[in-house]
Amino acid sequence: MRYLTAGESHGPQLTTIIEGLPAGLLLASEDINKHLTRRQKGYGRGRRMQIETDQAQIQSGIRHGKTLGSPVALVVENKDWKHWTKIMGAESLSEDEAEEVKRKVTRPRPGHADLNGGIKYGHRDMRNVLERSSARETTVRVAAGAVAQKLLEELGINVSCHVKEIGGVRANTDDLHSVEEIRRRAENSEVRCVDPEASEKMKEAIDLAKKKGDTIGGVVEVVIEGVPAGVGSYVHYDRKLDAKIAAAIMSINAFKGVEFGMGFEMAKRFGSQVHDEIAWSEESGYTRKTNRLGGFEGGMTTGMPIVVRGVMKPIPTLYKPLESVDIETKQPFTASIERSDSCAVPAAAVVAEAVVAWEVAAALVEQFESDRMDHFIHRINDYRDYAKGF
Ligand SMILES: Cc1cc2nc3c(=O)[nH]c(=O)nc-3n(C[C@H](O)[C@H](O)[C@H](O)COP(=O)(O)O)c2cc1C
Ligand SMILES: C=C(O[C@@H]1CC(C(=O)O)=C[C@@H](OP(=O)(O)O)[C@H]1O)C(=O)O
Repeated sequence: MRYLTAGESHGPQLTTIIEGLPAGLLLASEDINKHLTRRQKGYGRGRRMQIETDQAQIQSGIRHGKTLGSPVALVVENKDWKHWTKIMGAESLSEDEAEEVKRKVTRPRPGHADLNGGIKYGHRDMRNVLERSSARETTVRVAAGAVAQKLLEELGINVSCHVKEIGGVRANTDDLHSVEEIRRRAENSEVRCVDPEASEKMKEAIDLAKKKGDTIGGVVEVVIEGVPAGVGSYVHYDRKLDAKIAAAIMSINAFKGVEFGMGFEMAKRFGSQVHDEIAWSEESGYTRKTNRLGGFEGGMTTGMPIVVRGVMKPIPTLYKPLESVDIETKQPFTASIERSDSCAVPAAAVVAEAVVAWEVAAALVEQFESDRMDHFIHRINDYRDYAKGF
């Protein structure tokens, strides 16, 4: 299974094409739109989110509510496009017209793709870089992830996300017991945090950063329950599922680190305090007494919940601007700002959920390959029985 995305931040629309989905998966627009709405929420976002109401239009691959086995194309309109039709138009302009309408960017923003992308592609108008490097693209990644989540649901696999930390405020998650509970509690918080006390403190931290003309980042966690043991592989570097998930998290704009289970804390512990002891019972088959490794050994799932976290750096566009250089004059300047998020960690958690769900669904489709959803479900259930008695 694979997907591509296309679209600029202020262009007419974003598109994703998903290929390799089994036929017969029940899929309605609402299954996708509910996740698009979740991504738009979150304390700390800027004015752009008040303009957009993200909704997926199903363009192909689905008929009467079921996938056909052919490519699924999904489109999300940019409502902001109407303010940018001339600036972002595809037709060529005369030089005079171009000067007038292009909103040329010659001042690269520190922390963005502007300067490196300009150098790489030879774009002296760095709008040609920022339009595609913008996290607006994560809208359709969430759409693709929503389709993956629908497939996982059919297999009894549940995915959730929550915000673990914002601006140094950490959530207490000691009393979390299930994906269901994470979902319920995180959805009730404006910062997608399961700890109500920490939620309030996170909001205060966002307010303070905003007041100072600054931004803050944080840590998000994705938890997936119900994946059988042995998904992924140890035989080759590019078949390790934990590595694919890590790459997917790192591919989200502004993400700078990934950890599984106990994560970087492992560096401080003895092996006896890190590895998870193995147990077996008639009812559950093989389990682990703890889940400190976060559901992976040897690039394969252990059957325990997958627990992965990613760290998001503070948003680079600051109202208290940083210094940069104008590429035309080579003179220093401090950037001027129109609008930006001050914290997008709650939104990014939904993106992380989507990209991890995608990797798990793609690994299952690869391993239990079938063109039909009913056969696919049978194969996985047979495998579950086999693994239990192994
Ligand atoms: C959901 C989301 C919203 C974002 N919103 C903004 C924003 O409003 N302003 C901004 O400067 N960066 C924003 N970013 C971060 C930039 O897109 C990102 O830092 C930039 O593309 C450079 O990529 P890198 O940080 O991965 O190196 C956002 C990221 C995410 C995931
Ligand atoms: C549009 C989204 O996020 C955008 C991501 C983004 C960036 O630089 O990454 C910059 C801002 O865009 P704009 O300059 O148009 O306000 C955010 O609003 C979105 O999440 O849907």
